[in-house]
Amino acid sequence: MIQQIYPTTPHLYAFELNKDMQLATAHFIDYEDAGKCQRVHGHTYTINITIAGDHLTDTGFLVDFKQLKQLIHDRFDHQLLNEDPLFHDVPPSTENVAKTVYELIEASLKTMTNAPTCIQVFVRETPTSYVVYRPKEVHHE
Ligand SMILES: Nc1nc2c(c(=O)[nH]1)N=C([C@H](O)[C@H](O)COP(=O)(O)OP(=O)(O)OP(=O)(O)O)CN2
Ligand SMILES: [Zn+2]
Repeated sequence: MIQQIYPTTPHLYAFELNKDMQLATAHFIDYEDAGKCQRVHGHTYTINITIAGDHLTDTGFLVDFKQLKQLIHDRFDHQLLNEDPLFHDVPPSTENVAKTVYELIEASLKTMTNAPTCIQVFVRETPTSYVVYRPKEVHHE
């Protein structure tokens, strides 16, 4: 069970939803500066996704928790991140993992008529290292 206190970001939306998930993945950072991380190694990432909005779907959801898990977990769990086309042009650093998760989620949310939006993605790569990604502009209706 994931139970952790995450950083928060202020917003004016009526609803805020958070989805936690864990991903077992491998990666390597193909740059000399990355030191030991140049070698293939694994992490159990802890990811927290924050969605906000003012309107619910007919089912009473801001967005279905399952939709968020499927988008990210089904794609990356038990994969070598470097093999995913999304990490062919950028290294799978924690920063880029967080930004990529945001972009995948936001693209999916954009198709929803109740207009939820992703306002934060938290990615913990190791017990001592994590990144928070927040889009530069958060839009309100
Ligand atoms: N800014 C970033 N720095 C590093 C990243 C990264 O994604 N962004 N990644 C790595 C490595 O992939 C490594 O897996 C994680 O590094 P680190 O936190 O140093 O791991 P340790 O377990 O060795 O941490 P300790 O706190 O020293 O035990 C490196 N840097
Ligand atoms: Zn690593």
